[in-house]
Amino acid sequence: MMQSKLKSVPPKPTPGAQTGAEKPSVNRRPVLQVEGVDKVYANGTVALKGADMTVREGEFVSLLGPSGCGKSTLLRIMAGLGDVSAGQMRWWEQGYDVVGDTGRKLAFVFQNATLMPWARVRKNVRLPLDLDHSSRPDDVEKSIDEALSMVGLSQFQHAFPRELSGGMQMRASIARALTTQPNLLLMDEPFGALDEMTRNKLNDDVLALWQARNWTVVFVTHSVYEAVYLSNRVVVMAARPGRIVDEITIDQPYPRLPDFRVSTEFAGYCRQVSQALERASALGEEASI
Ligand SMILES: Nc1ncnc2c1ncn2[C@@H]1O[C@H](COP(=O)(O)OP(=O)(O)OP(=O)(O)O)[C@@H](O)[C@H]1O
Repeated sequence: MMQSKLKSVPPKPTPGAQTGAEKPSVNRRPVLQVEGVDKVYANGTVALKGADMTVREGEFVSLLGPSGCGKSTLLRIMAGLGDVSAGQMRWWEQGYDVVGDTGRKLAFVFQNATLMPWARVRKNVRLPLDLDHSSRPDDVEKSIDEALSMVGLSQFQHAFPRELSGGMQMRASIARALTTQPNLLLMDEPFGALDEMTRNKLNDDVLALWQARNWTVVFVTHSVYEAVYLSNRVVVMAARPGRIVDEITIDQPYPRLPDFRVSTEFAGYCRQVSQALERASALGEEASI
């Protein structure tokens, strides 16, 4: 397997940029507003009940909870990929149909890299732009070059997915999301299938990109450690019905370098989030008795 890494991005944001690292989040503009959202699937499963949350510009928010508590359902609704059964979802304080007109963009990174196996990395990465048709050919090539460079895959652009390690396939998947130059990045457990070392490295790289690009990120994970390491806030969900039951602010400065993982502050937040997760899991089990 070939090895590579995301391009090293200076952790300092550009002058004037407001990132989750710097500005109290309450002062920032809402990017996502989930207001009393229920989601009932056609088979009667109540995947979400009364979900309420706001994600503000530049925040890094994780969704954490036991299997089946509706994390992916909520993320898909945030992506405009599914209707709500009740309540409403707003993007940049507007309806989904208006978002395109404002020039703001969201991108979704799935749990699996979902690359086309018969296509080389470059062709996989250009897929959103080919589907979009609105960019000029020169701009398309420039966006692809930039995205590949950002994730450190420029020299592997002519490789097929099977020639890449799992971590590199996820990098290609992230590059594909970046070609549209999103303001909002929705990531559904992107590193769950990777070994711990690769996951830690990708966590660092995504954080560096987040700070440098001034993204807003919502990140689904099963890992308490990953959630604490990455996030400004961890939103904890319970199952049956899927709902938001807790929220923990990780009040630690960025950049969060690997030393943070072995600090007492990190251990304290992990304990706090683990306890919240245990309470949430117990709520789901009570409901199923
Ligand atoms: N298309 C669907 N049709 C019917 N039920 C569904 C559908 N998608 C999800 N569900 C159900 O909705 C509930 C929430 O599922 P969801 O995948 O959102 O949870 P999750 O927290 O992301 O789970 P996991 O952590 O295991 O990925 C589960 O009971 C699941 O079985």
